[in-house]
Amino acid sequence: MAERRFGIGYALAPKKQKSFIQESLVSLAKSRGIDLIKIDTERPLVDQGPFDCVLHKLYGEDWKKQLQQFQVQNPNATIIDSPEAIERLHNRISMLQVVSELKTENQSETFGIPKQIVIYDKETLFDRQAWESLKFPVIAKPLVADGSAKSHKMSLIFNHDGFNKLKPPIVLQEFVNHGGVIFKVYVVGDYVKCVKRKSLPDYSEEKLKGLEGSLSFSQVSNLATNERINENYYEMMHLEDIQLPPQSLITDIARGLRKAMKLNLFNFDVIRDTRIGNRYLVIDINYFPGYAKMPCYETVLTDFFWDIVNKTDGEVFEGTSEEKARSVPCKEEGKMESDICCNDGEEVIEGKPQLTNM
Ligand SMILES: Nc1ncnc2c1ncn2[C@@H]1O[C@H](COP(=O)(O)OP(=O)(O)OP(=O)(O)O)[C@@H](O)[C@H]1O
Ligand SMILES: O=P(O)(O)O[C@H]1[C@H](OP(=O)(O)O)[C@@H](OP(=O)(O)O)[C@@H](O)[C@@H](O)[C@@H]1OP(=O)(O)O
Ligand SMILES: [Mg+2]
Ligand SMILES: [Mg+2]
Repeated sequence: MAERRFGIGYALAPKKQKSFIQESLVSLAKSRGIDLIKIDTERPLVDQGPFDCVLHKLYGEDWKKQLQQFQVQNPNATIIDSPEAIERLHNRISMLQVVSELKTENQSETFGIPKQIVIYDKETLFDRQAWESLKFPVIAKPLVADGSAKSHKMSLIFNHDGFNKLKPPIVLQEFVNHGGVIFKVYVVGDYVKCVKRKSLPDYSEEKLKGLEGSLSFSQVSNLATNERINENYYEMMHLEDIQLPPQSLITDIARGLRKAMKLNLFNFDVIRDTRIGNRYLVIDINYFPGYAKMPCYETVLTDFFWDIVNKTDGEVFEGTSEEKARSVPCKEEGKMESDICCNDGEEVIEGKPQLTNM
């Protein structure tokens, strides 16, 4: 009998398609009976297929309707992930609200989110009462996180003069000193991987005194090596010497988030508060992040696809309480690597932050 093959349709923006749909992923999936098929976004989704699964990161009401129609006509197909569930991540307040609602049994460390407020208009921005509970410096982030370049444009604000150029709606979030390193936690179904990336430097009280207004920056951890500031700071920092957060804490948060958000493909950024040491803060959650930067992404994603099309995990979207830790061969690191591997996470990108005066 001929081998049963499965089709996974993908609908991704050109940039995402280029980074994610690599030949190495396509061929590994193919060898396991899974064909990755590009969805033509110029044509109705319902006219395409058959697909056992649709993988997507597109925005807009029309796309949402198309997915709904497709699901009605193909009730056995799986849509990764539900557009309604993804939408929570398009707003930086609802995005982090879910973290505040999480409960874990971990005793020795605590986690949460930085203190933040949302400002919808200019009047409120200049109303001292609105933000006086926040301590400088603060980061101003666009409220909307819709994948546009604009939604990644942030400012570090050192005093109230720095508010002048801000354009609400924005979230004002306290900047927390964290030793210049962030932990990016990639989630793919029940798989969790934590890696280190360079982040913004700490600000001492002393340093703050000499600063005026604000500094703007964008996509700190994605910058190329030739984009850099404060050379000494980054030359002095050795990511390999920095300890990862405890694996149990990271997996608890990852699984809690997955279950609460009903999402399978996301990552979240975590910082360690240097004042407290065992306090961790989640500062950002992204849908369908840059998985190709994650070690062994082909194997991890192919395993995930296989589980979905074979429906090995009845609760693949909502998470299970007893998720299994499997082992996958990791070609990049030339060794077997545990699926739930947070202790050996390492820097995978040589990004260096760039700050520009506003
Ligand atoms: N509250 C905070 N305290 C300290 N540093 C922060 C804080 N919030 C953000 N940062 C720094 O700013 C960077 C960008 O912030 P954030 O991750 O929210 O933006 P983003 O554009 O959504 O990023 P991504 O590219 O991961 O989607 C973080 O990676 C971190 O270096
Ligand atoms: O490719 P996309 O446009 O989806 O960009 C995403 C980017 O992945 P990339 O590395 O493939 O650029 C992600 O990087 P990592 O967190 O993994 O470092 C992260 O910055 C997301 O926030 C971006 O999604 P957006 O917020 O813009 O929707
Ligand atoms: Mg981020
Ligand atoms: Mg983000």
